[in-house]
Amino acid sequence: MTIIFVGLPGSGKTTIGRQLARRLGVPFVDSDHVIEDRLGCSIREYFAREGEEAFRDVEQAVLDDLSQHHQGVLSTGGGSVLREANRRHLHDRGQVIYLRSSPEDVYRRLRHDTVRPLLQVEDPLSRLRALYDARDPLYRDAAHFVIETGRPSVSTLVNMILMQLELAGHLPARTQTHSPAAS
Ligand SMILES: Nc1ncnc2c1ncn2[C@@H]1O[C@H](COP(=O)(O)OP(=O)(O)O)[C@@H](O)[C@H]1O
Ligand SMILES: O=C(O)C1=C[C@@H](OP(=O)(O)O)[C@@H](O)[C@H](O)C1
Ligand SMILES: [Mg+2]
Repeated sequence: MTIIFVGLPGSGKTTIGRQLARRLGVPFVDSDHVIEDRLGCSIREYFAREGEEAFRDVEQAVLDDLSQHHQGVLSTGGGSVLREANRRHLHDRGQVIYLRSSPEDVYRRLRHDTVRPLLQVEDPLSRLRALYDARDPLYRDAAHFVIETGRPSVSTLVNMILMQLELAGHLPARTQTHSPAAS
């Protein structure tokens, strides 16, 4: 079983993925963390030095590897769906959940962010709107489920996702979910 999160930067992939893995008692991995380990530097530094295409090549190799070998929860970076091969690999190898967030919600969460290279621009909200328009169809193409984020808290969203997966028969019957207080 591999549950994979896709969505805009700031949609909550890393935060929700980690909590869902904890509730399910399964391993969690974030492809951006694996990429940074492999590069030996931050994604921001690598973007600045080598450019976006070089980053996408590393990202594609890491996603190919993790989508085949990781069992548990996999959170991806916001651009994971840009390449057709990535969308196909993610869709065919896991249950893909698109965390849909509006550009405005994401802007509210990330307005003080200094880590995400694509948002280090004069007008990050316009950039997020453009990213949303270009990527929303790609996230939907890769996904099996769409979860609306926005008002609900992270723990509410995790509960909604557990219910969706259970209803769709993607949680083993014996899976014991741990309550947040107990984990
Ligand atoms: N549903 C939510 N409600 C409030 N804050 C959230 C929610 N989801 C994520 N956040 C916050 O938004 C920020 C970005 O979340 P993160 O998990 O890093 O997003 P992503 O990995 O998709 O870029 C974090 O500070 C996180 O705590
Ligand atoms: O949207 C993007 O293209 C990117 C999103 C980032 O991940 P998050 O979505 O976790 O911020 C990271 O992979 C890189 O900065 C590129
Ligand atoms: Mg992330």
